[in-house]
Amino acid sequence: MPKLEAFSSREALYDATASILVDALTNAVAASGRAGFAATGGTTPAPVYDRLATLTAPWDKITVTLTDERFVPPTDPSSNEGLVRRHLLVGEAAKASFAPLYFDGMSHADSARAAEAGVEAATPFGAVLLGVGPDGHFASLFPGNPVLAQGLDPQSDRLVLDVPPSDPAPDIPRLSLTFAALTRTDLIVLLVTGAAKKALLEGDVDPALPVAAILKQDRAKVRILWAE
Ligand SMILES: O=C1O[C@H](COP(=O)(O)O)[C@@H](O)[C@H](O)[C@H]1O
Repeated sequence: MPKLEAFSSREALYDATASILVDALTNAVAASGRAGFAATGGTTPAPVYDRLATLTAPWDKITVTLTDERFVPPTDPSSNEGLVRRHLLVGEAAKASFAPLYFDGMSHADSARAAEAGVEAATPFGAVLLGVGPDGHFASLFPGNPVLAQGLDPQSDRLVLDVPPSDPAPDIPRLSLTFAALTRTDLIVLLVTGAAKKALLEGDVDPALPVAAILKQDRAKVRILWAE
């Protein structure tokens, strides 16, 4: 199991995360001529994206996509695409390509299917940035959800799933990269803050939590970066 790396402040955590990501993406471009970056959504990563956007990187050779998305247009305040467009794809980083998960005018299922080509083209990812929910979900793979088993199947040929609402979460339809897609990388960074998430990820992690699949796999190195 990866050890949690603790930072003395959130500012230090955000600085270190941006630096680790830009190094991984730059090295991937040097090795392969291009790199994909799967970016998480939620409430935690915006300050990391603000920092990343100011760092020197071969942005024109990088394709950014999302670990998951609400099935809403980018203008919706809860859209992860909107978050990434406002905080990461600005300045020099606006030269990066973007592969969306949400497609306007398509059904939920068709949007997931349509997203697969862009995600496929962005793999293998130079880096994947994941968050973790208090219920142990990562991306939009939630405990008790009807598509959880399919999403966690290491042999799945699906890269993107349409995730239905379930009780207690998510409350609206989502789109999520699968475990099979998210582990097409050498580096997964888990960005976490607060005591509750620390407790979730330290020691004997409950194997029933979706995030346990990420912690126990051996396809990609995992770094857990944390601050209070
Ligand atoms: O719903 C989501 O939640 C997780 C965790 O987000 P946070 O708000 O606790 O930082 C996130 O990783 C995921 O991308 C997002 O859609």
